[in-house]
Amino acid sequence: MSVLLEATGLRKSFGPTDALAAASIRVVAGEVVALMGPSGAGKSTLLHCLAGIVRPDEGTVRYQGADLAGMGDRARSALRRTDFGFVFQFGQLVPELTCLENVALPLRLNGERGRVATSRAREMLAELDLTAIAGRRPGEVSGGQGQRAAVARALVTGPRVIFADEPTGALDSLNGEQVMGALTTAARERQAAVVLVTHEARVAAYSDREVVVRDGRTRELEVTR
Ligand SMILES: Nc1ncnc2c1ncn2[C@@H]1O[C@H](COP(=O)(O)OP(=O)(O)OP(=O)(O)O)[C@@H](O)[C@H]1O
Repeated sequence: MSVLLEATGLRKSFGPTDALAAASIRVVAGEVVALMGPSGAGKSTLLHCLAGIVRPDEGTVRYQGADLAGMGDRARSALRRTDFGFVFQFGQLVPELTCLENVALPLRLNGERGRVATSRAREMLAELDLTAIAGRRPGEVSGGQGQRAAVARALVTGPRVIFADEPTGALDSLNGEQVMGALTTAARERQAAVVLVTHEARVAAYSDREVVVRDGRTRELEVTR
Protein backbone atom coordinates (compact mmCIF):
# COMPACT_ATOMS: atom_id res chain seq x y z
CA MET A 1 0.00 0.00 0.00
CA SER A 2 1.46 3.35 -0.93
CA VAL A 3 1.78 5.88 1.88
CA LEU A 4 0.19 9.17 0.85
CA LEU A 5 0.61 11.20 4.02
CA GLU A 6 3.05 10.71 6.84
CA ALA A 7 3.20 13.03 9.85
CA THR A 8 5.69 12.49 12.63
CA GLY A 9 6.23 14.22 15.97
CA LEU A 10 3.85 17.13 15.36
CA ARG A 11 3.71 19.87 17.97
CA LYS A 12 1.61 22.99 17.65
CA SER A 13 0.82 25.66 20.23
CA PHE A 14 -1.59 28.57 20.04
CA GLY A 15 -0.20 30.97 22.65
CA PRO A 16 -0.23 29.05 25.93
CA THR A 17 -2.38 26.21 24.53
CA ASP A 18 -0.63 23.07 23.31
CA ALA A 19 -3.02 21.90 20.60
CA LEU A 20 -0.69 19.12 19.43
CA ALA A 21 1.97 17.64 21.71
CA ALA A 22 3.22 14.53 19.90
CA ALA A 23 1.04 13.55 17.00
CA SER A 24 1.99 11.05 14.32
CA ILE A 25 -0.12 9.43 11.65
CA ARG A 26 0.16 7.66 8.31
CA VAL A 27 -2.51 7.61 5.65
CA VAL A 28 -2.31 5.12 2.79
CA ALA A 29 -4.03 5.41 -0.58
CA GLY A 30 -7.71 4.63 -0.57
CA GLU A 31 -8.28 4.19 3.17
CA VAL A 32 -10.80 6.00 5.35
CA VAL A 33 -9.26 7.10 8.66
CA ALA A 34 -11.30 8.59 11.50
CA LEU A 35 -9.67 10.99 13.95
CA MET A 36 -11.64 10.56 17.16
CA GLY A 37 -11.40 12.15 20.59
CA PRO A 38 -12.93 14.70 22.95
CA SER A 39 -13.54 18.35 22.20
CA GLY A 40 -10.34 20.39 22.20
CA ALA A 41 -8.12 17.30 21.86
CA GLY A 42 -6.39 18.60 18.72
CA LYS A 43 -8.26 16.73 15.95
CA SER A 44 -8.91 19.76 13.71
CA THR A 45 -5.40 21.09 14.28
CA LEU A 46 -3.99 17.73 13.17
CA LEU A 47 -6.24 17.75 10.09
CA HIS A 48 -5.12 21.29 9.22
CA CYS A 49 -1.44 20.32 9.61
CA LEU A 50 -1.93 17.28 7.35
CA ALA A 51 -3.61 19.47 4.73
CA GLY A 52 -0.85 22.08 4.84
CA ILE A 53 -3.21 24.77 6.17
CA VAL A 54 -1.48 25.06 9.56
CA ARG A 55 2.29 24.81 9.89
CA PRO A 56 3.39 22.72 12.90
CA ASP A 57 5.95 24.20 15.32
CA GLU A 58 7.85 20.92 15.27
CA GLY A 59 7.68 17.69 13.32
CA THR A 60 7.16 16.97 9.65
CA VAL A 61 4.30 16.27 7.29
CA ARG A 62 5.18 14.47 4.08
CA TYR A 63 2.81 14.09 1.15
CA GLN A 64 3.97 11.41 -1.28
CA GLY A 65 7.42 11.78 0.27
CA ALA A 66 7.68 15.58 -0.09
CA ASP A 67 7.97 17.67 3.09
CA LEU A 68 5.13 20.24 3.07
CA ALA A 69 7.31 22.71 5.00
CA GLY A 70 9.87 22.63 2.19
CA MET A 71 7.32 23.75 -0.40
CA GLY A 72 6.57 27.40 -1.07
CA ASP A 73 3.12 28.79 -0.27
CA ARG A 74 2.15 28.71 -3.94
CA ALA A 75 3.11 25.07 -4.36
CA ARG A 76 1.20 24.17 -1.20
CA SER A 77 -1.89 26.05 -2.39
CA ALA A 78 -1.67 24.35 -5.77
CA LEU A 79 -1.41 20.97 -4.05
CA ARG A 80 -4.55 21.71 -2.03
CA ARG A 81 -6.44 22.52 -5.23
CA THR A 82 -5.28 19.52 -7.26
CA ASP A 83 -4.67 16.67 -4.81
CA PHE A 84 -6.85 17.48 -1.80
CA GLY A 85 -10.60 17.94 -1.32
CA PHE A 86 -12.32 19.46 1.71
CA VAL A 87 -15.69 19.00 3.39
CA PHE A 88 -16.49 21.08 6.46
CA GLN A 89 -19.27 20.96 9.04
CA PHE A 90 -21.33 23.70 7.41
CA GLY A 91 -20.79 22.86 3.73
CA GLN A 92 -19.47 26.31 2.96
CA LEU A 93 -21.05 26.39 -0.45
CA VAL A 94 -21.04 29.83 -2.08
CA PRO A 95 -24.59 31.11 -1.40
CA GLU A 96 -24.88 33.18 -4.59
CA LEU A 97 -24.06 30.24 -6.89
CA THR A 98 -26.30 27.31 -7.80
CA CYS A 99 -25.31 23.85 -6.55
CA LEU A 100 -24.11 23.01 -10.07
CA GLU A 101 -21.94 26.15 -10.19
CA ASN A 102 -20.60 25.37 -6.71
CA VAL A 103 -19.52 21.89 -7.79
CA ALA A 104 -17.99 23.24 -11.03
CA LEU A 105 -16.05 25.94 -9.14
CA PRO A 106 -12.94 23.93 -8.13
CA LEU A 107 -12.54 22.82 -11.75
CA ARG A 108 -12.83 26.43 -12.96
CA LEU A 109 -10.22 27.48 -10.35
CA ASN A 110 -7.93 24.78 -11.76
CA GLY A 111 -8.27 26.36 -15.21
CA GLU A 112 -10.84 24.00 -16.73
CA ARG A 113 -13.05 25.41 -19.49
CA GLY A 114 -16.60 26.32 -18.47
CA ARG A 115 -18.38 23.74 -20.57
CA VAL A 116 -16.13 20.87 -19.44
CA ALA A 117 -16.39 21.96 -15.80
CA THR A 118 -20.19 22.13 -15.99
CA SER A 119 -20.51 18.75 -17.61
CA ARG A 120 -18.24 17.07 -15.02
CA ALA A 121 -20.09 18.81 -12.19
CA ARG A 122 -23.37 17.51 -13.60
CA GLU A 123 -22.02 13.94 -13.65
CA MET A 124 -20.80 14.28 -10.08
CA LEU A 125 -24.17 15.59 -8.89
CA ALA A 126 -25.93 12.72 -10.69
CA GLU A 127 -23.65 10.20 -9.00
CA LEU A 128 -24.69 11.58 -5.63
CA ASP A 129 -28.37 11.59 -6.63
CA LEU A 130 -28.55 15.38 -6.66
CA THR A 131 -29.60 16.14 -10.22
CA ALA A 132 -32.87 17.63 -8.98
CA ILE A 133 -31.12 20.39 -7.03
CA ALA A 134 -28.49 21.32 -9.66
CA GLY A 135 -30.15 24.66 -10.44
CA ARG A 136 -30.94 25.64 -6.84
CA ARG A 137 -28.90 27.85 -4.56
CA PRO A 138 -27.62 26.43 -1.24
CA GLY A 139 -30.29 28.40 0.66
CA GLU A 140 -32.98 26.50 -1.26
CA VAL A 141 -31.87 22.93 -0.41
CA SER A 142 -31.97 20.84 2.77
CA GLY A 143 -28.97 20.54 5.08
CA GLY A 144 -28.34 16.98 3.95
CA GLN A 145 -28.57 17.87 0.25
CA GLY A 146 -26.22 20.82 0.79
CA GLN A 147 -23.67 18.59 2.54
CA ARG A 148 -23.87 16.03 -0.27
CA ALA A 149 -23.31 18.87 -2.76
CA ALA A 150 -20.24 19.81 -0.67
CA VAL A 151 -19.08 16.19 -1.00
CA ALA A 152 -19.60 16.43 -4.78
CA ARG A 153 -17.53 19.63 -4.84
CA ALA A 154 -14.73 17.93 -2.84
CA LEU A 155 -14.65 14.92 -5.19
CA VAL A 156 -15.05 16.59 -8.59
CA THR A 157 -11.35 17.34 -9.13
CA GLY A 158 -10.38 13.71 -8.47
CA PRO A 159 -8.38 14.35 -5.28
CA ARG A 160 -6.09 11.72 -3.71
CA VAL A 161 -7.11 12.78 -0.17
CA ILE A 162 -10.37 14.20 1.14
CA PHE A 163 -10.25 16.00 4.47
CA ALA A 164 -13.62 16.05 6.24
CA ASP A 165 -13.99 17.99 9.51
CA GLU A 166 -17.20 16.94 11.31
CA PRO A 167 -19.01 16.64 7.93
CA THR A 168 -22.21 15.43 9.61
CA GLY A 169 -21.97 17.61 12.72
CA ALA A 170 -24.90 19.82 11.72
CA LEU A 171 -27.17 17.00 10.47
CA ASP A 172 -29.68 14.62 12.02
CA SER A 173 -28.72 10.95 12.05
CA LEU A 174 -30.51 9.93 8.82
CA ASN A 175 -28.94 12.75 6.80
CA GLY A 176 -25.63 12.05 8.50
CA GLU A 177 -25.78 8.43 7.34
CA GLN A 178 -26.54 9.53 3.77
CA VAL A 179 -23.65 11.98 3.69
CA MET A 180 -21.20 9.45 5.14
CA GLY A 181 -22.45 6.76 2.76
CA ALA A 182 -22.04 9.07 -0.24
CA LEU A 183 -18.62 10.30 0.87
CA THR A 184 -17.07 6.91 1.64
CA THR A 185 -18.60 5.07 -1.34
CA ALA A 186 -17.50 7.70 -3.87
CA ALA A 187 -14.05 7.97 -2.25
CA ARG A 188 -13.51 4.19 -2.24
CA GLU A 189 -14.59 3.91 -5.89
CA ARG A 190 -11.89 6.45 -6.77
CA GLN A 191 -9.22 5.07 -4.43
CA ALA A 192 -9.19 8.45 -2.67
CA ALA A 193 -8.19 8.43 1.01
CA VAL A 194 -10.48 10.16 3.52
CA VAL A 195 -9.26 11.76 6.75
CA LEU A 196 -12.34 12.31 8.84
CA VAL A 197 -12.65 14.23 12.11
CA THR A 198 -15.56 13.16 14.28
CA HIS A 199 -16.46 12.55 17.88
CA GLU A 200 -19.37 10.29 16.98
CA ALA A 201 -18.84 6.51 17.03
CA ARG A 202 -21.55 5.92 14.41
CA VAL A 203 -19.76 8.26 11.99
CA ALA A 204 -16.38 6.69 12.74
CA ALA A 205 -17.97 3.31 11.93
CA TYR A 206 -17.69 4.29 8.24
CA SER A 207 -13.89 4.32 8.53
CA ASP A 208 -11.39 1.50 8.02
CA ARG A 209 -9.29 2.65 10.95
CA GLU A 210 -9.62 4.90 13.99
CA VAL A 211 -6.94 7.09 15.51
CA VAL A 212 -7.69 8.61 18.90
CA VAL A 213 -6.41 12.11 19.63
CA ARG A 214 -6.19 13.03 23.29
CA ASP A 215 -4.34 16.03 24.71
CA GLY A 216 -2.67 16.56 21.33
CA ARG A 217 -1.34 13.01 21.18
CA THR A 218 -2.35 10.28 18.74
CA ARG A 219 -3.01 6.65 19.51
CA GLU A 220 -3.98 3.98 17.05
CA LEU A 221 -7.15 2.16 18.04
CA GLU A 222 -7.62 -1.47 17.09
CA VAL A 223 -10.97 -1.85 15.37
CA THR A 224 -12.39 -4.87 13.66
CA ARG A 225 -15.02 -4.27 11.01
N1 LIG B 1 -6.53 29.34 15.98
C1 LIG B 1 -6.49 29.02 17.28
N2 LIG B 1 -6.15 29.93 18.21
C2 LIG B 1 -6.07 29.63 19.51
N3 LIG B 1 -6.32 28.38 20.01
C3 LIG B 1 -6.66 27.43 19.14
C4 LIG B 1 -6.78 27.69 17.74
N4 LIG B 1 -7.13 26.53 17.13
C5 LIG B 1 -7.24 25.61 18.10
N5 LIG B 1 -6.97 26.13 19.30
C6 LIG B 1 -6.96 25.41 20.59
O1 LIG B 1 -6.20 24.22 20.42
C7 LIG B 1 -6.82 23.12 21.07
C8 LIG B 1 -7.13 22.04 20.05
O2 LIG B 1 -8.16 22.53 19.18
P1 LIG B 1 -8.78 21.65 17.98
O3 LIG B 1 -9.78 22.51 17.30
O4 LIG B 1 -7.68 21.07 17.18
O5 LIG B 1 -9.52 20.48 18.80
P2 LIG B 1 -10.62 19.46 18.32
O6 LIG B 1 -10.22 18.13 18.87
O7 LIG B 1 -10.78 19.53 16.84
O8 LIG B 1 -11.91 20.00 19.06
P3 LIG B 1 -13.48 19.98 18.64
O9 LIG B 1 -13.89 18.53 18.66
O10 LIG B 1 -14.14 20.75 19.75
O11 LIG B 1 -13.59 20.63 17.30
C9 LIG B 1 -8.05 23.67 21.78
O12 LIG B 1 -7.70 23.96 23.13
C10 LIG B 1 -8.35 24.95 21.01
O13 LIG B 1 -9.00 25.87 21.84
